[in-house]
Amino acid sequence: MTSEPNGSAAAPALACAGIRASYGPVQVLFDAGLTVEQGEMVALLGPNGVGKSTLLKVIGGLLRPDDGSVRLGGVDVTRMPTRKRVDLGLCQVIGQATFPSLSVAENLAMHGFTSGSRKWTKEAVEAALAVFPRLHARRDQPASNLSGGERQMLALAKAIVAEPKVLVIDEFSLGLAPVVVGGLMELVRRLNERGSAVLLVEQSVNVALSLVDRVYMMEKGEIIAEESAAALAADPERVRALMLGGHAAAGVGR
Ligand SMILES: Nc1ncnc2c1ncn2[C@@H]1O[C@H](COP(=O)(O)OP(=O)(O)OP(=O)(O)O)[C@@H](O)[C@H]1O
Repeated sequence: MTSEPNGSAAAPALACAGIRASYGPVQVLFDAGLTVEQGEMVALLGPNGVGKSTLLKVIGGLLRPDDGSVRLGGVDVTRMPTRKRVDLGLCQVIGQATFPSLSVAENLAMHGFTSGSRKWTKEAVEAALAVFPRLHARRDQPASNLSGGERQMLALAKAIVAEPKVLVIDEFSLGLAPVVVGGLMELVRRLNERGSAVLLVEQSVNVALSLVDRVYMMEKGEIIAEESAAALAADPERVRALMLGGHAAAGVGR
C-alpha cells in the first residue's frame, strides 16, 4: 500500500495491522489490528488487562511495536514520533491530563498552541469554554482545583480546540456520575458530527454501545470479534460473555 505524506481522503482515519508489542520480555499484543473509517465511531472493548490501553499507546507513539503498522489517513506513522502524529490530526484523551498549575483557559490555549494548528486563537478557546458552563465559570482557576468530572470536561474541551481528525479516548466515564457522562457523550457525538473519527476504550459497555457504530472485542492481546454496536446491543448474553473473557462461551466465529 502506498503512503501519501499528508494522507488521503479515501483512506481510513486510523488503521492498525499486525501489531505485536511487549513490555520488556512480556508480550502483551499479538497480531492486533483495527480500522476506524473517516467519520466513524468505534469502541474497543474487553476484560481488564487484555491490552486495550497498550494498543492506544502504540497508536499514540508512546510505545514502539515489535511488529505491525499504524496508519493515520493512509500515512504510515509507525516510526513517527507522537508530535508528527498530532500534526496529522491525532488527539488522545487519556485520563484527566492537564497542566495543574495553569488556569483552565491557559490549559486550552496551551493545548491549541502545542497541537501546532492555528486553533489556539482566543476565539477557539472561547468556543470550547462556551460548551462547558462549569469550565467557563472556573476559567481563571488553576486546573488543580477542578473535580474529576470537570477535568474530563477540560480534556474533551482540549479536543474541541484541536479539532482532531482522529479522537482517541481512554475510559472517559471512569468514576463519573451518569449525568456528567451523558454530557460528555453528547460532546463526543458533536465532535464526530464536526468530522472527528472516534476510537473509544470504555469499561462501560452501555456507554460504548449507545455511542459508537462498531465494536472490536479484545482478549489476551488479540482482536477476537468485530461487529456492529446494534447487533451486540441486541445480544446482552454475548456481551456479558465477551466482557468476562468467555471466548468460547461468546460463540466467537459463529
Ligand atoms: N508499563 C507497563 N509495564 C509492564 N506491564 C504493563 C505496563 N502497562 C501495562 N502492563 C501490562 O500489560 C497488560 C495489558 O495492560 P493494558 O493496560 O494495556 O490493559 P487494558 O486492557 O487497557 O486493561 P484495563 O481495562 O484494566 O485498563 C497487563 O497485563 C498489564 O499489567
